[in-house]
Amino acid sequence: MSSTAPLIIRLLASSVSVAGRAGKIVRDVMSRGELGIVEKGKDDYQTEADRSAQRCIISSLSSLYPKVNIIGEEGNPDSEGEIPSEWLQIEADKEVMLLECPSSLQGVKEEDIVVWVDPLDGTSEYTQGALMLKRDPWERWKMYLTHPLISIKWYLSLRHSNYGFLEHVTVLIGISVNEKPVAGVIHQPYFKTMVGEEKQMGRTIWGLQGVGVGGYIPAPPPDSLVITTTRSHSNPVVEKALQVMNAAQVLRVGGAGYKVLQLLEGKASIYVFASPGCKKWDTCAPEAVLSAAGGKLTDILGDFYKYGASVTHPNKTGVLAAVNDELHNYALSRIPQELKDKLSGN
Ligand SMILES: Nc1ncnc2c1ncn2[C@@H]1O[C@H](COP(=O)(O)O)[C@@H](O)[C@H]1OP(=O)(O)O
Ligand SMILES: [Mg+2]
Ligand SMILES: [Mg+2]
Ligand SMILES: [Mg+2]
Repeated sequence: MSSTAPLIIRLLASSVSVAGRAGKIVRDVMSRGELGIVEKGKDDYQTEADRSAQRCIISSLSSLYPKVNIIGEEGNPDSEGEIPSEWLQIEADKEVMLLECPSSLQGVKEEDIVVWVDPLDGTSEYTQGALMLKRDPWERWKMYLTHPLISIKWYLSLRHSNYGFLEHVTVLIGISVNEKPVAGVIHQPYFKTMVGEEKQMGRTIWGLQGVGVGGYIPAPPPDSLVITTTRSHSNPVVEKALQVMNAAQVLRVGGAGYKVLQLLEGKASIYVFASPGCKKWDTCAPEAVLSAAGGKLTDILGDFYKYGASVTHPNKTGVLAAVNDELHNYALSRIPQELKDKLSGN
């Protein structure tokens, strides 16, 4: 790796590369079929893929950037000993290495940076996707019986002919400087593309403040108002915030990363989630990529979250994101004061 490139460029290039490696781990755990689901709290689960992908990302990045503060969703993997050597990713993405660093980020030092890692965003969708991949009905039933996330009603309506919700799964690495997300990576392990005759799995989207975005084809927002929101963490307040938007369509999908991808690709124009469920690792990378593409991500009061090392992790006042300022202002103006008060605890 060229040591002459500015730190932010090197760190982003390493993050692009390690996110792809983590995505392979996510697919490998699924192929083996032993998800090792652990319940962390209400509606809050962790699998072997979340744990292993995080160890791969944090070990790799901290071996290259020892003074950068890296915070991951799944706690501190150092306590779990050495990682397999093939998980250590030290190569940086060659194309990202060629980017020109904006002057405002040229002098950034390791000590100024906090990296927020969500090794697997959309864990609900990942575990439900696992069930869909089981083609043998007896195997599927056995897995269902040990599956804490799925109701019998949902199970009976299951269609197992495609990847289902697995496309909603992303690996998120967000880079913040002085509390602000300045660069980010959204890797989608189950995105399929055909390269000639061959199927290729996974794609990596990146964004850098003052430079732009890469890894996907940007598209303008839809003509009518399409909102994207949660499919697995709804409640009456979340629903109220959707009703007031007057949308032509509401898409219910998993993961903060995937919802921001829908904004970037012109499938939706606003992302609304009036609930405290998301945390800093869910929004740091998506905010960085979205703002590099001209969009905006805040809480539902319209305030930016801060991403310094000492902030509290929950995004208590929800998420409101849009493809541009105009749509963000519109969405903000529709949220009733009563709902804002409820989330902010007034
Ligand atoms: N109540 C919650 N408990 C735990 N995580 C949540 C909750 N609500 C949202 N999240 C996190 O935010 C992401 C986006 O939420 P949603 O899909 O409901 O819109 C989820 O995939 C999950 O991240 P993760 O899957 O990494 O644990
Ligand atoms: Mg989680
Ligand atoms: Mg998440
Ligand atoms: Mg996660």
